[in-house]
Amino acid sequence: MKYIVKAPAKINLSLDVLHKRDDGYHEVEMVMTTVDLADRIEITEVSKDAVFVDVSKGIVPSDHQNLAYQAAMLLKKRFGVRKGVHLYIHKHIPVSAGLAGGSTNAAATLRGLNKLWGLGLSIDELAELGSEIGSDVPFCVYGGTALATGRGEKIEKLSTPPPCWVVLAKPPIGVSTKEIYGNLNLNDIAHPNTEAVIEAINQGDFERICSSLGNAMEATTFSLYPKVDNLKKQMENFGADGVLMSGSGPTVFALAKNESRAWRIYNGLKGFVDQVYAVRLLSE
Ligand SMILES: C[C@@](CO)(OP(=O)(O)O)[C@H](O)COP(=O)(O)OP(=O)(O)OC[C@H]1O[C@@H](n2ccc(N)nc2=O)[C@H](O)[C@@H]1O
Ligand SMILES: Nc1ncnc2c1ncn2[C@@H]1O[C@H](COP(=O)(O)OP(=O)(O)O)[C@@H](O)[C@H]1O
Repeated sequence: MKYIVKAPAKINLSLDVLHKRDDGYHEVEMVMTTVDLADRIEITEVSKDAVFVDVSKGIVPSDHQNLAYQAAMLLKKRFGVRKGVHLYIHKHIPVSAGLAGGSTNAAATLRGLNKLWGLGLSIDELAELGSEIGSDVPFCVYGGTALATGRGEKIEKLSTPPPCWVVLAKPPIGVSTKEIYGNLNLNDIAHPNTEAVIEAINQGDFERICSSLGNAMEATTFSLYPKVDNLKKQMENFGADGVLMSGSGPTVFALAKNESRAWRIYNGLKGFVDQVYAVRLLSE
């Protein structure tokens, strides 16, 4: 038996960091949405009682560090599954990019194996399990558009934003999420207006979504990696309706209502960065 599951990337339309908690994590408030830039995971049953992972891109670990491997092992151990599986990850999402590539692989593996192994777990139960793997995994289990609070694992679904194009550009650097959280200056942080983003989504007001975009991590990533700041300025100059860094970076995304504008931004950026994608928001 073989399953193919789709694992889409996320972007943060708003990302606020409120304070550092006693457990070392930061309390956040984020509006997240999925985009149609996705990895594909081929899940194949094997006779040996073990989990095997292969990835189409060499830079991603294929051992116990792989979040999809961790997801499969979590299900096996928690539910006493004595079956084996091979996961082949076709990687399309840039790595260490602020797009939750690893988290979405873990989420897709949870969803896929729930079906393959007939575990009968609800989406809420899968999200709860996912929070043991990483803060962004629960959102990736649900997909769509949501408000994420706590350390990112508490999810409230939001309505679907108006359709638009998303042009993503990743400069040739990898940014560690831990490094950016660790370097935040919490006494001097530019808090975004998350409430305005949620209201704009509820009203289907694309212009207001664009004017309310905000990410409290931008200043820290920009000061450590000025290239990301330059990239954002370039994208603004190419005529995007709204531009923001996703997560801890370094990917910057531009929103564009119409297709011709999206391709104009895409073509302009292609001269400067290799990894550029023009995709749609995914409504689920
Ligand atoms: C910043 C965000 C925004 O969506 O995304 P990325 O830039 O990674 O895509 C997330 O908060 C990333 O979530 P995720 O990548 O799942 O983080 P985890 O694996 O849980 O944690 C990695 C490390 O980041 C720090 N961390 C993470 C989440 C959080 N709310 N506070 C933290 O301080 C901790 O130091 C932790 O050890
Ligand atoms: N399935 C996976 N896909 C991508 N990265 C993975 C995966 N499993 C583990 N990782 C590791 O997770 C780290 C963060 O990668 P990624 O999830 O792409 O970052 P981000 O959350 O910033 O988008 C990298 O060091 C990578 O090696």
